[in-house]
Order: sequence, then structure tokens, then C-alpha cells
Amino acid sequence: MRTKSMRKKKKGDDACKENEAKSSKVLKGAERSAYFARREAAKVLKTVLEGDAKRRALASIKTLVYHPSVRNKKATFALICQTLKHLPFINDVLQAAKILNTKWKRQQELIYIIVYDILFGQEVPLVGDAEKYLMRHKEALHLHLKKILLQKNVKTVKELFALHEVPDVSVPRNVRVNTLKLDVDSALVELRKKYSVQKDDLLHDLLILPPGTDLHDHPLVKNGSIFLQGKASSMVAPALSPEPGWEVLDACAAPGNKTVHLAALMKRKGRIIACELKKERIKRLNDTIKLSGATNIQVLNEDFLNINSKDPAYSKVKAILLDPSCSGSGTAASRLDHLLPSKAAGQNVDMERLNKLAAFQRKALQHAFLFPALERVVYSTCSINQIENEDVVKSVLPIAESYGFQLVKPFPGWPCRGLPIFEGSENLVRTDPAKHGEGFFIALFAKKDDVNLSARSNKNDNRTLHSSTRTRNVRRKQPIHTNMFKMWLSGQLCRRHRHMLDNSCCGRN
Ligand SMILES: C[S@@+](CC[C@H](N)C(=O)[O-])C[C@H]1O[C@@H](n2cnc3c(N)ncnc32)[C@H](O)[C@@H]1O
Repeated sequence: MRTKSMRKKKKGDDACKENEAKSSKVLKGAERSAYFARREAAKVLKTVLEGDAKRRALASIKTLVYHPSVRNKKATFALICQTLKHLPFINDVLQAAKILNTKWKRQQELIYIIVYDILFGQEVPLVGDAEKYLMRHKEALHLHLKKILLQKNVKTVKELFALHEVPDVSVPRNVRVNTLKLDVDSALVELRKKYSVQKDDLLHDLLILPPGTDLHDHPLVKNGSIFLQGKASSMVAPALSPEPGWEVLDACAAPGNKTVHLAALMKRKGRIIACELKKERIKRLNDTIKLSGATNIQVLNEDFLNINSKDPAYSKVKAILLDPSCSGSGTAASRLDHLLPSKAAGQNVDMERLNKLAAFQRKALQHAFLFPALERVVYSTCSINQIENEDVVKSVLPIAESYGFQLVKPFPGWPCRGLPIFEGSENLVRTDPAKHGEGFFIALFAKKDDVNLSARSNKNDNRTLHSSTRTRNVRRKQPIHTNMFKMWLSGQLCRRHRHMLDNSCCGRN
């Protein structure tokens, strides 16, 4: 049964919507698109802020904005990013000005967007109830912003931002050509009609476009001929290099970018089992597979840890790609997480969560070695935390060795390698978020007698792999997180280990 206050609220909301609808009818051209862009942005912002408040984001800002239902993607994206960037000041101003009653507080995301425009963005025309209301308080809003700047001892908001440096994520846009549908040269010709495009020098199927190139609506993306996949993420399947004809298990597969990359590298030959725990992510996995045109992928909605390695169904699995759930700290900047209120407030790393993730990652990696026909395993994360990367590999290494595996070195010419916490960590691959856009980690284990792998290493090609030396423990270190990383490298490395990183992009000053 509805209470009186609920009925009153509904009546108020309906009246509000009615007025908004009336206003929208009389709008024209630019006014109209700005009016709708603000409402579209407010809707996405609501999802972003609710997810952040619960620390359970449904998707990144980019993913939400690039959803097919959002019409004006570019304007919406810009408006959300700018509003989030200015949100602490917008909140301070609104609190100080005390102009929001319950009715307006119910539409707070729209209010944030309009206040952003009034204080920092474009001129707001007097259309829409919310716009009209806030424009009536324009002077008060500006006055309170001035007061806040004075309190912080700066003259402009720009000066204030300079005090809180935001990471620069303007790295090139990479696309991976899905060679199941299109060859790399044809993709190059097609994309060059509109953009400046280069081939990547490490990955044969990767193309490089200028930072900020928006390809979400490009026909080649829509028909699955190219995938919007960063370089670091595109290095994982080639690190495993499954042979065409093999049986491969992708242990934590959704949304399936690496699964379909494996399928392309295997040239439609062999079988891929794509295992995914979460039922709600299976549809996305199936969609990716369908879009890629791969026909040899079997989807399995299962907990990887529950897969019985002795089951005859898995007796021919030769390679496992293990890309488990992780903190995602390496992709936080590209996902624009630094704009979220919880991150902007500089809240501490959640060690309990990290420990839980690391425990699962260790268990999953150990489980991988139980498959009887296994020859190679790749373990990868999009985290930059030592606890999820080197620490996991180091703790599982004795077990891997007992099954006849060793760490090998994918992409020998790649300069950025693992943190030197054990001998052999130079075989690990890291990517640097500042340089490569994303911070990934890759470890490749292979059977000591992996003939194909040794044969390739002799070719001395950057794309090949070569065996490592025996590993042994060197030094126990505390987990290392983003900002501590550089400090740790410059301050604490003993000379010998510094030498190991001399040519490393991660080791540069
Ligand atoms: C980092 S994502 C994988 C990304 C994927 N490799 C790609 O490139 O598109 C990790 C996935 O593992 C799934 N997952 C987590 N625990 C799992 C488990 N025990 N068994 C299988 N899948 C699991 C998560 O639901 C999530 O979809």
C-alpha cells in the first residue's frame, strides 16, 4: 500500500516530468541537443555514482557511455568526465549555496551536470525546469565558488587542479584485426581512408591509431572485423601461442576478447573451451564469439576450480589461458577510475580485497597444472600490484616445477619485465600504464621439453619465446602498489637487481 508521502512524491515526479516534456517540445537545434545530452549524461552519471558508492561498478564509465542506447556518445562522455572532474567543487558550492530542496535532490545527477555547465562549461539556455531553476541562482553559485577558491588560496579552478595532478591517459588507440574475418592489410587500407594508421612492431595483428580516435560506431568494429583491444591485452594470447589444432582452455573467459584472439591465432583449427563462472556474463561471451565468427569455441558456465582435470573431456587440453578476476589497478586510468568520487578522495587500497583476489589467483593457477596433457599456461592480470602478479607466480612456481614446467620469456625484446623479487622474474612481462595505456602482467609457463617453443626461440624474433634459467628466491618484499612502484625501484633495489632493470621501461627514472 502506498503511503501519503509516496503518493505526494510520485505526484511531484509526474508533474516534473510533464513540465520537462513540455519544455523539450519547444526546443530547437543546438538547444535541443544540449538539453537531451544533459539528460542522457545524467542517466549514465547516476549509474556511475551508484556503482561507485557501493564499490560495485556495473561497468566502467566508457563502457556505460558507449552502450548502444546512448545516442550522443561524444557529448555525453565529455559532459560526464568534466562533471566528475569538477564534482568535489560542485558539491561544495551546492552545499554552501543551500539551494536544493528535496525535489531537486532527487535529480541530483542532472543538477550536477547543469551546475557544471553554469560554473565551468557552456552558457545554459533557459530551457528545462532544472536549468531555469539553477540559472535563477547563477550568481549565488558563482559567489560560493569564488569563496571556496579563496579558502584554498587559489584564483582559478585551473590552479586548484594543478595541485591535484590527474594521470594523463592520452595513449594511442589500438585495434586488433580479427584475422578470422579480415586480413591485416585490408583493415589497414580501409582504416587509412579516414585515419592515420600504423602497424604495431610487436604484434602482427595490431594497428595503432592516434589517441582519442573514436571507432565505436565504425562498420569494421560493428561487424567484428576489428576489436577495440589495447596492446597489453592483445599480448596475452600470442604469449600462449597455441598451435592450430590444439585443445585450449580459457579458464576465466568473459567477455571473451582473449578467447576469440586465441581462435584467430589457431586459424579455426582445434578446439577452445571458454569457461566462465558468472551466468550473467555468458551472454556477453557468446556475443563476442558470434561477432568474431569463430566456430570452434565451446562455452562452459562453470567454476574453473570445479573442473575435474581427470575428466576424459579435458584429457587433450594442451594450453590454458588464465586471466582471472583481479583488482584491475592497471586499467584504472584508462577506465577513468580516478574521476570517481571514491578514488578522487584518495581512499586507501583495500588490502582485504587484494588478499582475497590473490588467494583465488594462486588457487586457479595451481589448478591449471593438474591437466594431464598440458604443455603451456599463461597467467595474466590487468593489475599492477605485486601481490597479484609476481607473488602469485613465485608461490606457485615450486608446484609448476614439480609438474615439469618452467617460466619462459615471451617477447624477449620487450623491455618492461617483472619486479625482481626472485631470480627468473626477468621472464615475466609487465606493461606500464603511463607508457602503454594499461598495466598488464603476463607469466608464461611451459613444459621443459616444449620442442615447438624452443624451436621458435632459436629464430630470435621479438614475437617468439625462449626458455628461462632455473628460478630461486632472492628477497622477500612487501606488496608494491602504483605510487610506491617508482620509489621502490629507485630507493631499494640492490645494485645487482638494478642492473637487471637497466633497460626496462619500468625501471626508468
Ligand atoms: C579478467 S576477466 C577475463 C577477461 C577475459 N579474459 C577477456 O579478455 O575478455 C575474469 C573473468 O573470470 C570470471 N571468473 C571469476 N572467477 C571464476 C572462476 N572461478 N571460474 C571461471 N571464471 C571465473 C569472471 O566472472 C570474469 O568474467
